[in-house]
Amino acid sequence: MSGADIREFSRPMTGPALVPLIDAIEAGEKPVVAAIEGMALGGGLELALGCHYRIAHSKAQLGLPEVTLGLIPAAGGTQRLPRLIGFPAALDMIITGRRVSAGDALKLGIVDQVTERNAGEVAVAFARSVVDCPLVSRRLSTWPPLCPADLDNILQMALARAWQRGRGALAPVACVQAVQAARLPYSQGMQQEQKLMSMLFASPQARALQYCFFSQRAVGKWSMPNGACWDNSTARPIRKAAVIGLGTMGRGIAVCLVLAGIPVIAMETDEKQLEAARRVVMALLEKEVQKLAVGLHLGLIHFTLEQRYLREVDLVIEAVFEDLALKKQLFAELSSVCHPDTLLCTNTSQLDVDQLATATSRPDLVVGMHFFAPANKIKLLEVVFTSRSSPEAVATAMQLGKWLGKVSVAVANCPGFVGNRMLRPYVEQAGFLLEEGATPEQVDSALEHFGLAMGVFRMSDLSGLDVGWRVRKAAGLTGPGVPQGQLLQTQQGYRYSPLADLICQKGRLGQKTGCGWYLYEGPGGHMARPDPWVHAFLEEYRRVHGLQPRSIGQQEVLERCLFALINEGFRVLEDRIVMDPVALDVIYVLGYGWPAHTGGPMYYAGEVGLPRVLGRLEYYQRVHPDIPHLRPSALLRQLVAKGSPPIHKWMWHIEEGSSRL
Ligand SMILES: CC/C=C\C=C\CC(=O)SCCNC(=O)CCNC(=O)[C@H](O)C(C)(C)COP(=O)(O)OP(=O)(O)OC[C@H]1O[C@@H](n2cnc3c(N)ncnc32)[C@H](O)[C@@H]1OP(=O)(O)O
Repeated sequence: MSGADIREFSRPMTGPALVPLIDAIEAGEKPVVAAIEGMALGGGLELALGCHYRIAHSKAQLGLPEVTLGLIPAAGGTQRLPRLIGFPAALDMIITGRRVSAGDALKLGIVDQVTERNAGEVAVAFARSVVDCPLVSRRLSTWPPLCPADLDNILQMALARAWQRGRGALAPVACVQAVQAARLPYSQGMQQEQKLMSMLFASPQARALQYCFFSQRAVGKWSMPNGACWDNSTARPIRKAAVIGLGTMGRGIAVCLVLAGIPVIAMETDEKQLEAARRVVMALLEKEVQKLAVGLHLGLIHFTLEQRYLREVDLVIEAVFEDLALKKQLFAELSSVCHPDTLLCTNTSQLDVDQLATATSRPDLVVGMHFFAPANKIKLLEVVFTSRSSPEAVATAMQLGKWLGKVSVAVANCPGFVGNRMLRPYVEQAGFLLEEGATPEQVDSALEHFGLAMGVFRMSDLSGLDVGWRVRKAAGLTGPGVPQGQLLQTQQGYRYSPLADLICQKGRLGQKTGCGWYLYEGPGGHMARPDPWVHAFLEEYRRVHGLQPRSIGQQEVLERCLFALINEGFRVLEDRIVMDPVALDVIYVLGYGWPAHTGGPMYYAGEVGLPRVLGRLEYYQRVHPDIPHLRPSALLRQLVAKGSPPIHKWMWHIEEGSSRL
């Protein structure tokens, strides 16, 4: 039982109320044994907690994921679970919404027995064995709360954790408040639970998080402009895969494949690099084995320098250096080395997948599989199809992503695909704001206050500033031979901030060099500290270019950065790079740390109001006519002219034939 029907939350609910039903079961005079197979989530687990005993199949999973939907467990879950397993463990499960295995549930004391057999049959036999036992001690609501001496401290720490992890989300904080009420008599605790639930139930955050839940499932029902889609295309089985290029991304991808039980050929061209990768990958895998307490066959991965092993694989993911010529050469070689049916995938984050496909003998079997760093942690995969990718190739990559535990989003090939394409105007605005008077920490603090996991400058430092520098050089925006030095620099006819290039020229490449936009403890450090050098550098830059710094408020930072990103999102839709705006929201929430409780950038735009987004973009465009990314997109204008329809109707307003494919 996966709990309440989430779709019902936005319409009038039918059926009996859950709380009195659970109370009645618990108060009953006959023993009731919950037999748990598969999932016992949300209301499902709350129902089980109202039973007198719980028997779970060893493969069952239990949890209270309401927090991920912007809610709290409000059918007594916040009152019964702490009574059963104590405050610390209950707080952890309720605030994170994480699922626990049957084995862990037994250790925690949530279930009374775990079985490998049919849980229903075992539960019936168990019920017979306890039929004469008094039930009075089995009713959790009557248990006194298990209050440890340091409960105040535990609750305070939980509250701090909820604020910090929630990044502005209300539900984790309400979870702590509801669990806190479990120290009161049950009926009073329940009143508090209901009060908090009523506050959350109709909240915009809950609506946004429930939208995220369905969006992450909706993108699995992908389609391409040629009519190929998830239910008319068949994925191929992947019995063995290869990863070529074992840098940071390649290593993470190899780990994902092994964890999913897929045998992997991990290939490098350099012995030293191969050995370094072997050490890191094996250490990561061993850590996962310990963490997940699973038996994993570490022999699933074979490290090699020899191409001949590639003959046996069904799919290759290349993750070599981001260099088009290098990748084209590799793809040409793969065409002759691999079996003619082998899918050739690239992990490029921005190079033209069409060009790579052209370099092979099988352009129909080439797709992008854009993983996000760290590849073994981030749940997002952009599957990039070209005009020649076969439905089977796309279906296989999408299916493989799901098998790896990712949410796969199908996107058409375009510069930067979706995520990085929308990121460009956002990063660009942040640079302009520095020129105009802001500091990196002011910009980051506004964005982090909004709920982003990391501000733009901290994120750039983490990814490495050289990544963007290389892209800008390849685009002819900077580098030797490109004229520099104009007042408020202009490149290719538009405003261009060279600040990031100048920082890179100083050897400040971010965390890896110990400094970038911030200062770190040393190379590889993570603690970002404001850097007086950067402040002095910015002041000098403004002085040289005659720029009068002004005070820039949080609202301007948010509007310029976020609305520029959203505006590009509308252009992505116009170009039909994706078939539905939900795809952009999923990509940003899962891949770029956008706060899920705002739904994602496009949903957020709808909540703010499209006329407001348009109005502010028009305003900033008037102030900065040399920044094309602030020019409102045609689709945004059109939607506003049509009365700002809801997000699921946006695509109806795009003219047929506007696809880039
Ligand atoms: C007074 C208040 C009383 C009671 C309140 C109770 C609160 C709750 O119970 S809130 C709900 C809590 N439950 C959850 O959050 C669970 C959500 N579901 C999941 O986590 C997963 O779906 C899963 C159950 C673990 C199964 O995962 P998987 O096998 O990967 O399949 P999916 O693609 O995720 O789902 C398949 C299909 O089912 C739809 N679905 C799943 N759960 C629900 C649900 N609780 N309500 C409505 N629909 C649900 C899901 O959307 C998929 O359908 P699509 O049509 O493909 O979207």
